[in-house]
Amino acid sequence: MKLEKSKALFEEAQKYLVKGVNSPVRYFKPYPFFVQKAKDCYLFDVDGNKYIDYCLAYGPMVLGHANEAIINAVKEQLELGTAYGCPTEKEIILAKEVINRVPCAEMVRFVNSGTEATMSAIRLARGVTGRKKIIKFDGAYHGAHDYVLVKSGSGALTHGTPNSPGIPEETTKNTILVPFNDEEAIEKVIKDNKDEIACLIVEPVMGNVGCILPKEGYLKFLREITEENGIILIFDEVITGFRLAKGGAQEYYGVIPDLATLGKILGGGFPIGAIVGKKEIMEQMSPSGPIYQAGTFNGNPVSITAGIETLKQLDDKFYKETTKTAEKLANCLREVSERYNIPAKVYNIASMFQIYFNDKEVLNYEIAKQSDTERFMKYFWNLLENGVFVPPSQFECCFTSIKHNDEVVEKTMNAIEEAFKNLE
Ligand SMILES: Cc1ncc(COP(=O)(O)O)c(C=O)c1O
Ligand SMILES: N[C@H](C=O)CCC(=O)O
Repeated sequence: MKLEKSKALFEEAQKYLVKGVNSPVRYFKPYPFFVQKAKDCYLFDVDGNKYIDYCLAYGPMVLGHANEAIINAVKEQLELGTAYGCPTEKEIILAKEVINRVPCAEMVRFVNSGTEATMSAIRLARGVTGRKKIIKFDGAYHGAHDYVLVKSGSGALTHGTPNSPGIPEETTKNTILVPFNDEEAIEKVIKDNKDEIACLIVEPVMGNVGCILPKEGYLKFLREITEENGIILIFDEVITGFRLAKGGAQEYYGVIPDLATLGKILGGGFPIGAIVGKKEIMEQMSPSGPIYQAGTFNGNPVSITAGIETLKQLDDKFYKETTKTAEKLANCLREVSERYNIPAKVYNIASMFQIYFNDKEVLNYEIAKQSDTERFMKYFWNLLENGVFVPPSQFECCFTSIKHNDEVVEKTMNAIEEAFKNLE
């Protein structure tokens, strides 16, 4: 395939930007294509190639790229100013929308990214409980801050640095790691650290080590054991929020955490994050309480505007259609991998799906890591050559949007067939 201009831009970019990119997941060998524009479910690169996009900027673009209502609302907002350092009515509108949808949300603090949201939620939990330790799952990714970059998923795992150097062991010695979907491991950790654990943070569906679903009853178990032990339960819904259902994974699974973190979809393609939760906990945050949280761009009017326009469009049809599309593609992957006799496991839920080149059921990070990552990258390139872009890692997740219609799905299924023809 023709990627000459991308290659030249990558060579140029490397002189000024670390490995030519601004987030590690965007780099893949030998070099990534450079994007010129995006519309609906398509990405267009500088070399004139058009791709059906299942990366969707790692999740936010569920309405497709350049959604007209969002663009129009944002244009209007741009004329009115882009940052005030003062409160606005739109923040109330979006907060109310979030509270109406997300079961645990009684109050909201808007921030600028998922990373900031989880960092602040953990600080809040520590401040409220007066305890230091936190529980995190192996392979979970909660952003790029120091408390959680241990046995981390996403780009950290893809690039072979799940434990980042530069983080003092004093910082992470209070981060206790446990395997996902394992009740006994949690019971043991809580017993061994009685009255010392501030919070347990979990991605209800693990979307940064592929797509790992919780076993039936597992999230309910986490709710019960944390409640019994005075541990704050944080659902990191940066991926699952507004995706699994209007109220996210907590609505889908009927398990209500104390706090949740949101991002991605909430900003409609603009930077955002949010911490939401029970009033009595949230009010411990500054300035009503002593636990400090702040940001020049918190509640930025442009992101807030895009968020309001996005949530308006997430109706029942949206959930039905995006789920149906992910299901169709997952079934296609199951059928094709079986027909070509390639060991694989495929998982899907709502608008998320992923194939693992692995013959075992993928229940946790250790099993996910045993997947054939070389074969995954062959599959990735074969798809790309056939006009389909999925995230370039076994340890990311694919997403569907409302713009992936039947015709697009048909084209994707043909590309999958072609990709498997040349996969050993
Ligand atoms: C579950 C989860 N939490 C937190 C983050 C961090 O969000 P951000 O990249 O917006 O900082 C991400 C993604 O990056 C995520 O997938
Ligand atoms: N997997 C990450 C988020 O979900 C990818 C985003 C990034 O790190 O750039």
